[in-house]
Amino acid sequence: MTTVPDSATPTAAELGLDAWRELPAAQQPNWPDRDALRAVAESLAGAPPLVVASEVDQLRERLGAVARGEAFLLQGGDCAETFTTSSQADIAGKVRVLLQMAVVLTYGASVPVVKLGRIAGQYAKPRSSDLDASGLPSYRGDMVNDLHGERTPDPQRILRAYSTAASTLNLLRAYAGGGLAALDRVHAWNTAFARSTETGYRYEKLAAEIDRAVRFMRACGVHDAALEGVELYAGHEALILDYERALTRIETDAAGRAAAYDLSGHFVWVGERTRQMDGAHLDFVSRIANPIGVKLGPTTTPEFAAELVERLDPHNTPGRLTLISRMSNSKVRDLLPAIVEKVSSTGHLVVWQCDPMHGNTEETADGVKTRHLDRIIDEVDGFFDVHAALGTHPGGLHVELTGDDVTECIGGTAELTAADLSRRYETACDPRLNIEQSLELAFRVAERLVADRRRRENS
Ligand SMILES: O=C[C@H](O)[C@H](O)COP(=O)(O)O
Ligand SMILES: C=C(OP(=O)(O)O)C(=O)O
Repeated sequence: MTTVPDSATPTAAELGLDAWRELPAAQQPNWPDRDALRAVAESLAGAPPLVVASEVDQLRERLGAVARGEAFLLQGGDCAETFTTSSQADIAGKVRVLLQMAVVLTYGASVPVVKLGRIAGQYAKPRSSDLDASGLPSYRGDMVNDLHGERTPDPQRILRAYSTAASTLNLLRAYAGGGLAALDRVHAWNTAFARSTETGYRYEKLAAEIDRAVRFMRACGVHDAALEGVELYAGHEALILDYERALTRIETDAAGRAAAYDLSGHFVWVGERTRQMDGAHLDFVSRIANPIGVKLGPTTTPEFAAELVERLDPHNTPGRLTLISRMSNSKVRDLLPAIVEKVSSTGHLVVWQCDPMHGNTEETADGVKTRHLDRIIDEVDGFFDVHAALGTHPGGLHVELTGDDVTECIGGTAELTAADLSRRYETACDPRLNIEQSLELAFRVAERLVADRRRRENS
């Protein structure tokens, strides 16, 4: 139970919640008006948090099961959420595709799935360059500047990010708790577009089996809450530290321990471009009680990963830390084994999650960013190969996707090519999987989970 802090509760200063301010912070916007930024942060600090500490603790427990190999983590959503694409239809579309993928994994591989959106906070983006191709300051996410307009960072946008996150979470909770997420709606999650595709048809067959099973259970008098709704959590990259800090609260957990919680979301992660050991981002997340993630790209050394684990998970709490590898399909089999071995030798139990998107971005001859589904699937396969060889648990998947029929990634059963990209290329930053590609990936992962389990049982 979360209680209001009493006089024995440590202060923010004692918890070092502002220590990051003295450290180098990569990828922070160059806010022209620091007073306006301070005023925004103060107003957020007095506003209600977006989630509550008990939910955060519950997610940490669920991720503990993933770390122990008892469950699988599915994380997905937009590359960059925008204010204009946060409508009811957009949110419902993302929730539906996540639920579809989760059902494919749960039913196909008989594994409990922890469902986590890249949602209700994914409004800030790290960029490779300060300027874009046209020489303008780069778009850094709707929390910072405007993709189609003013590129000067405006702190008022942080307030709009907060209110968009609040309305997104409101709908998410409503969908998760009833109606849309009930298991007898499995057919309804499949849109008309998806139904017309080869993978959507495969999903329909699976949905029909689930439907029969659910009707059978109901006829037997089973009325379990798990049939009526789902637990759906929200996460985003903790990039703009002024936002994250302003939504951090000191709370007391069920055991009576006081701790700082970043209540902008249930789960936050530190990205590949901001994971400097002596930098502001790792310092900040080291001081909050949320389950946290860190992206690990191909420059990660095993020593760095081991140091990270000791620093971010000092009490060896399964579920506290998720290591998200994003190596590229060509490097994952070479680079990941030494990292997994070194981390395992520390005795800490982390969640190993594969982000097969960010190492596999390529440009077409016309300079359009895309990703090929074959490379995405191959990185996931490589991730499973590494964990199968080492006897560790391939804990999860982290993908950029949308509930729409976009044409941003190429490949898949629809055999999208570079020529198809202009048809419906809508992302504000990186290319996302469309519904059919997302489902195809889920079926592949379910098959792989089953195959690996059989191999283990027979060995
Ligand atoms: O989503 C991740 C990053 O923000 C993105 O890959 C950076 O893209 P850029 O290289 O175009 O800046
Ligand atoms: C920027 C991202 O990824 P990475 O830090 O791995 O590049 C992201 O996930 O949005």
